[in-house]
Amino acid sequence: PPFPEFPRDFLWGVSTSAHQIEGAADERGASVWDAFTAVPGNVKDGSTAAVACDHYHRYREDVALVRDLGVDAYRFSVSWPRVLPTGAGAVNPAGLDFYDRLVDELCAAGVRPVPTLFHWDTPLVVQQAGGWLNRRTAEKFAEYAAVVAARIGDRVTKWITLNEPAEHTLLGHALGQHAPGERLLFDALPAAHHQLLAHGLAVRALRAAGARDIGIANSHGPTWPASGAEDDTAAADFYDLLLNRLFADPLLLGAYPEGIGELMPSRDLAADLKVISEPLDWYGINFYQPTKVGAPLPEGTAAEFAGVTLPPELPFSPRPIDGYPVTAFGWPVVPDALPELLAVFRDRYGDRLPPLVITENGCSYDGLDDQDRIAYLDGHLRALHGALESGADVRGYFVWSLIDNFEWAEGYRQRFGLVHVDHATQVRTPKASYHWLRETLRARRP
Ligand SMILES: O=C(O)[C@H](O)[C@@H](O)[C@H](O)[C@H](O)CO
Repeated sequence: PPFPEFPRDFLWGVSTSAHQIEGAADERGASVWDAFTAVPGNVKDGSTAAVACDHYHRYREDVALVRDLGVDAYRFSVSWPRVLPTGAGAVNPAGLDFYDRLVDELCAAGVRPVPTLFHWDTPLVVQQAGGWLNRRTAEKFAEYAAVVAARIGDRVTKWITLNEPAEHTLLGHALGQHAPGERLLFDALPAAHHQLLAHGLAVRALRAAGARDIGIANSHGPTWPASGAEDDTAAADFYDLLLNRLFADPLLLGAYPEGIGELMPSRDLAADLKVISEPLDWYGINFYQPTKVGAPLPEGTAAEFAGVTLPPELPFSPRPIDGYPVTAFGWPVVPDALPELLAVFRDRYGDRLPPLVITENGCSYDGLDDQDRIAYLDGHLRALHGALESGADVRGYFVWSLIDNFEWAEGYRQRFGLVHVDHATQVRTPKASYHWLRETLRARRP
C-alpha cells in the first residue's frame, strides 16, 4: 500500500547524541562515560568514544547528510563537559564555538537545530561531587542551560532538556550497566528526583533566556504482564510505575505515583514538584519496544534485562517476547506497540498531555542493504499514522540514528545508523534505508 500521508506540518527529523558521535575527547572536560569506558569489561567490545565518529571535526559533512536526507530537523545533544569542563564556572570557548558553528551550518542548510542539553555525559567533576545523587547538580545543570541558551538561543527554536532520565537512573545508577556504573537498586531514586528537578529548573532557565517550544525526551514503552495471574500483573504494574509513570506523572500531573514521593530526598516535595511540573510545550517519547514483565523467577534462576543479570531481590523479572521478528540487538519489532502506548498516554494524562513528538525510534541491523531497517521504519510510521487517524496528537518523528555510532555498553557492535560509518577510516556511506527515507520524504513535497 502507498506510504500514508502525514500532515503537511508534521516534523520529520533524525537524532544523535554528543558522546556517541563527537569524539575529540581531549578537547573537552572528562565525563562519566570516559571514566566508565576506561574500565576493562564495561564495554562489550572494549572500545571507547574518545574518537567515535569524529563528528567534532566532520560536522559539515554530517550536516550535509542531514540536509540531503530531506528532514526538517536535526536532534543532537550538547556536551555539558565540552561547554563547562568542570560542570560549572569557566566556559570552554572552543566548546561553545563548536555548537555555534554547528547551529549555523544547520540553519544554512535549512534544517531546524533541536538540541538536547543532557544525554548522559555528566562532567566527571560533577560526578565526583555526587553526581545526580547530589541535589546541587540540578542547580548546576540549570546554570549550564542558561549558558548554552545565551549563545545559541537566538537560532534554536526547539529545545530538549534531558534524554531518558529513566534509562540513566536504571542502567547508570540502579544496575551499573551504564556510567556512572552505580549498583544502588532502589537507592538510585534520588538520581531520578534530581534529574527531574534539573529538568524543571532548566525549563525555567530556558524561558528566562527567551526560549520557546521546550520539551523532554523520555523513554516509554507499553508493559505487558507475562500472564493474567495476580503476581505477574502486580509485577508488571510495578515495573510500569518505575519505568514509565515515575518519569511522566510528576511532569504531567505534578505528583509522583502512589508511594514514591515519600522516598524522594526533599525538604519540600510540593515545591520540588512545582518546579518539575513546569508546563511544557511538548512531550518527547523515545519508543523502541514493549516490555513483558512477570513475577520474580524462582530462587536461583537469573533474570536477564538489557544484557544485565538482574539481582534476585527485584520484585519483577522481564520476560522474552516471542512471536515477533527481532533486531540485531535482540529487540522485538512490534510496530503496533507504539499506538498502544499513545492510547495509554491519552487515557492516563488526558488534557494534561501536551502535543507529543517521537524523539527516537529506530533499530540495530548490519549491512548497507538494510531492508530490515526499511521494514522497521515503514512499519512504525504506518502504525503511527494509524494513531494520528484515531486522534493521537503527535507532531513529529525523529529516527535514531543518522550515523552508526558508539552504542554505550555495546560499543560499536550495534549499528543504528541510516548511514554506515567505517570506524577505521570514518568514511560515511548512506544505507538503503537512507535512500528509502529520502525518497519517502521527497514524495510528500509536491
Ligand atoms: O534511547 C537510548 O538509549 C538513547 O537515547 C540512545 O542514546 C541509544 O543509543 C539508542 O536508543 C539505541 O539504544
